[in-house]
Amino acid sequence: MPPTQPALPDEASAPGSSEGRTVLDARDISRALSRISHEILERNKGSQDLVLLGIPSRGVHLAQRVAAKMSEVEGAEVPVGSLDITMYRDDLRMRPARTLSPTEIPAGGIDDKVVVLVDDVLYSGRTIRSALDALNDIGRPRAVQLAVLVDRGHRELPIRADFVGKNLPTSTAEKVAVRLGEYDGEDAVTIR
Ligand SMILES: O=P(O)(O)OC[C@H]1O[C@H](OP(=O)(O)OP(=O)(O)O)[C@H](O)[C@@H]1O
Ligand SMILES: O=c1cc[nH]c(=O)[nH]1
Repeated sequence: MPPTQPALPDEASAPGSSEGRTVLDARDISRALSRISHEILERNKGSQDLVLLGIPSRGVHLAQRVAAKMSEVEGAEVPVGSLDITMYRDDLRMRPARTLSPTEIPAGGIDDKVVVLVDDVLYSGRTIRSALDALNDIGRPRAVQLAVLVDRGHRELPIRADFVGKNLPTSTAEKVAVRLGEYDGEDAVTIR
């Protein structure tokens, strides 16, 4: 792991605000999701047997956007659902009170499918570890891949993303916030 460092000056595309500096705006996010969609299709030679599962909350909206872009390219619907990882977290004992989100697995399930997990930020990797445990209770995919809008580094587990919208060098003191129109009223990635 390289030494931590603050985001590079040219990462900032807007002045700071109470939400922090904007590092991706709506068009950047759209372009990154388009690229990820194409990369997923290229890696998997099309959309057959693909299932996209977003991790609530924002990962679900990102998965829906990626699925829509893939459907435009392929001319076929790509199944998309959501995977709640709450009860699989490794810090449940420390913070037992949690709000659950729905897990919705598309018709056809995940057995023998290629499941692409979709999340907004990849940081320690603990959310994705939880997601792998959650999947294990649902079925046995042929393969599991990971797409994230932002990889900010600082992994604590041997987990990496297959598809990354933006690698964002950060210090551990910083916080990356992804905002999406469906959930937050606007699209932006900020760092503060
Ligand atoms: O790699 P990790 O260290 O697990 O961090 C990444 C996770 O952190 C955030 O979720 P958070 O638990 O903050 O909840 P949120 O989705 O409601 O923001 C983010 O949405 C990722 O799911
Ligand atoms: O900076 C961070 C770290 C974890 N999860 C986030 O959404 N942002």
